[in-house]
Amino acid sequence: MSDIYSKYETVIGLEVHAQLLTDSKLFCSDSAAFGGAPNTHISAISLAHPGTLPRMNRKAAEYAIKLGLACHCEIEKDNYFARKNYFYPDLPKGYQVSQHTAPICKGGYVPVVTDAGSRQIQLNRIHLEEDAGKLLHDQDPTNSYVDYNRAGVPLVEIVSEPDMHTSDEAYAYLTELRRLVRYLGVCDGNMEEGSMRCDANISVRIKGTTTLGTKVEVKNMNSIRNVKRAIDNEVKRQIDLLEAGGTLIQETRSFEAATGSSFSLRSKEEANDYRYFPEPDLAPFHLTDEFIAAIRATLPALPEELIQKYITVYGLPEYDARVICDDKGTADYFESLTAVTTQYKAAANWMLGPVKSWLNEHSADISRFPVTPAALAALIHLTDSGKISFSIASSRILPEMITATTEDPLAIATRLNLLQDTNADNISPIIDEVLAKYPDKVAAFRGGKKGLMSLFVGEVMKLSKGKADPRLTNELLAEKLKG
Ligand SMILES: Nc1ncnc2c1ncn2[C@@H]1O[C@H](COP(=O)(O)OP(=O)(O)OP(=O)(O)O)[C@@H](O)[C@H]1O
Ligand SMILES: [Mg+2]
Ligand SMILES: [Mg+2]
Repeated sequence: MSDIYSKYETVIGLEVHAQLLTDSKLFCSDSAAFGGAPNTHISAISLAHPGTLPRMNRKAAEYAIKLGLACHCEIEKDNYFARKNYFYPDLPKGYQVSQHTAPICKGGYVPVVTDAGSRQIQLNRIHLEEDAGKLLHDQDPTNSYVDYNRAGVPLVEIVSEPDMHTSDEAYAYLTELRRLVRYLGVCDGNMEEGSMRCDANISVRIKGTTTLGTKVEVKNMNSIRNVKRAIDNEVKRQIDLLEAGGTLIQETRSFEAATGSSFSLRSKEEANDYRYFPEPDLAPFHLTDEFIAAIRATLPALPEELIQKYITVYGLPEYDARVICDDKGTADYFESLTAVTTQYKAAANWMLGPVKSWLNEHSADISRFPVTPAALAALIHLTDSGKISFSIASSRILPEMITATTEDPLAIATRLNLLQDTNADNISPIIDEVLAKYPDKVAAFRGGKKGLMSLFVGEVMKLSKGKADPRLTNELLAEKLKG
């Protein structure tokens, strides 16, 4: 980066909208499911026809609290909703029911890990609100259509403090947030389908100064990678403009994935005055300590806690622990696996090696892996006892277990005649054959090149088709090479 860019510090605050995985909408029993034929998940309440009354979805509040507790927020006990008034055709009511001054979760943080180290990104709040409908502009050359299925689907808006300073941090923050909502089961975290959406607020300031610069809000990124691209592009645009003597205006811009750049949607002067006021049709709701404690009791182990456990209690390398905890399914599988084997490192090797390869090959997630944790543990024990080698276990036995899921690994190894040979009378002639094949290497070994041992072992393995017991092979080889 040339000097002009390194003079500046980037400041980023993210607003993330996450659709909650409730069956019904936030204020009525219409289905909250994604998709469906247009305007089939609607009723007079979704559309706010006169005389209808909204009713609060308790599950949505539970989910918001779950996320808040996982993010170390303070939970607001006295909650009420507010109307955010604006006119747009995707909004059937002419207002959005949201929480304005009293968000259900306050403060808190999300842990992130980047190449620069570990940090806690501070949150401002998490509040509940309802989603708007969807405008469809691509169905007809002259008309736009509106689908209200999404109108009223519960959302949480997770608002960070302006606490991130690189696009890498923003990337790590979104990745962690997505992992958290998936661990908690409160949102599917799918940015491509729009069930998790992110607006990025970006400003720059001269390094060492503390006042915030003018912020620009960038919208319409449909992946975490595109949020990072949008930030990189916007930071450059702002610095270039300032360096050319220009002045930034507070505005909202739209990101274009095809070019990686953005265009202005509206400036602050055109910003809406939302005329917030308390929603008169919904009673304020009070949360008791018992209710919050009961939700806390349902929290699963969170990824960072599991990672720490795997490193400190199981002695795994951090890399292994992180890969295993990338998604909850894999972590759950590993939890079940380590409940039946204490061979933690071997278990991790199996997860990162053969299991992951199978999942990649089949573009599947772990829920489709046909071998149960108990069966995999049996295979690990069989390998550990020296009855079969890891290479035989992964290349021959595991595929059998995948297709014939009920046969136990020892039975498969016996049936296929793959049990490791621990009989010196069988291994000895193979060793003699190998040593006879490499007289020069034998001489070199005896002359001090001890590293050649692995070559001899490898050759014995090859000739025995992987069945020679490695410990015995090493012993016999050492004996014969003494000369
Ligand atoms: N100068 C700044 N530079 C970067 N980010 C900022 C700056 N000032 C505020 N932010 C961030 O902008 C975001 C503002 O979000 P918030 O939801 O509070 O307001 P909003 O965008 O006006 O509301 P909404 O879009 O929901 O109607 C926060 O994430 C905050 O941290
Ligand atoms: Mg906002
Ligand atoms: Mg905003």
